[in-house]
Amino acid sequence: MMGYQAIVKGIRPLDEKAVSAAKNRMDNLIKPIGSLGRLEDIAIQLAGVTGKVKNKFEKKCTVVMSADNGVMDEGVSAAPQVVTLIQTGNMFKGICGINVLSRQAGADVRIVDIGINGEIDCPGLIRKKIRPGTSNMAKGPAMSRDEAIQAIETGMEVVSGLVEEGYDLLGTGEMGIGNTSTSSAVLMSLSGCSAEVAVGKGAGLTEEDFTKKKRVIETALHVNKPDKNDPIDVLAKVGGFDIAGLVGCYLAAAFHRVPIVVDGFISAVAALVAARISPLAREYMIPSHFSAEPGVEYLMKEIGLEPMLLLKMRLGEGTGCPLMFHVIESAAAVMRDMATFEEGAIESETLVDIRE
Ligand SMILES: O=C(O)c1ccc[n+]([C@@H]2O[C@H](COP(=O)([O-])O)[C@@H](O)[C@H]2O)c1
Ligand SMILES: Cc1cc2nc[nH]c2cc1C
Repeated sequence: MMGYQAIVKGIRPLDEKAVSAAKNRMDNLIKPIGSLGRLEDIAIQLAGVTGKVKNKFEKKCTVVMSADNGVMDEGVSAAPQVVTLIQTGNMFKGICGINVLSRQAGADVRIVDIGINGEIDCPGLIRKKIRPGTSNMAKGPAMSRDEAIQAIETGMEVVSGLVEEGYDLLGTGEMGIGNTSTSSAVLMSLSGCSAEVAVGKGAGLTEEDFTKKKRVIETALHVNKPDKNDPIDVLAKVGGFDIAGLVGCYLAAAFHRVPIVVDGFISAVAALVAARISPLAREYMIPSHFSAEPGVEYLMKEIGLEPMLLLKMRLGEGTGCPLMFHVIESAAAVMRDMATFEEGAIESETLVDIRE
């Protein structure tokens, strides 16, 4: 298994030759230039990721990192901690949002126990528990630096295994009650933004508990003083095993040159950490929906990604990914199957005006 350093050092930029060939083909397809909007950008990005102008994705999968968060001791979520365990079990029954939307997209789901507080016996569960939940970040570091690296390497190992199995389009998801608190703490540490900008109601909170949640997160930052220039320090002190695992997924996907879709707030915080570790990793990420968690707007700007689907979703689990798989496959089909003016039946002189 390749370690953290080898994967981070092995990430290369997009294939510029494939990008420029893809741009050229896109501008020659029988349509006004730019008229397919962001489908065009996706198709061109895919070329840069895979090194091929024409892409077809045969095996798609969303990785769900499940873990518990010690900060739940502070009462930061409306849901009890045991929902992480129960809902992870439900994913094996095929009844959750991520299962239904993945079936609809012809995609698979892989679930990783990277730190659930409890045991479930489900065949197919990837058992990589680092510890049954992090420590309470309001009292001290959520995890050690070694544990943070171990969690990142777990994500790397899972993605490397999926690539070996032939998966060519990936998504990131999570299940972890309390993880909007850790996500906001990581965002505030890395960007310097305030709790007013970064903190939302997560799975749902009363106004009173919402005010308390913001104070708890500010306390966690005050107690731990994470170093904003050291993303692993931030992850270890105020992150979660789920976020760290997803960081590893993004880095390994970039290393293996496989496109990887970003889901909602938590998944996007992991994307920010991965981009801080390796700015090149960002080029391999495809945003999906605009989560209803308020901090996501600032967060996405910070990463430099613009979500495409405005659906007011805030479920997590990776649910934006299978939705985005449909769009990505459509973008790839446009590049593959639309005719160019040279190939098509339309005389190029007839359309010369609208192409300019
Ligand atoms: O992905 C999102 O944007 C998102 C926004 C709000 C909540 N969630 C999900 O809800 C859980 C975290 O909410 P909370 O309030 O317990 O921090 C966790 O399991 C996430 O998958 C997810
Ligand atoms: C029921 C439920 C399902 C979830 N899926 C992701 N986060 C969740 C939180 C709750 C409460």
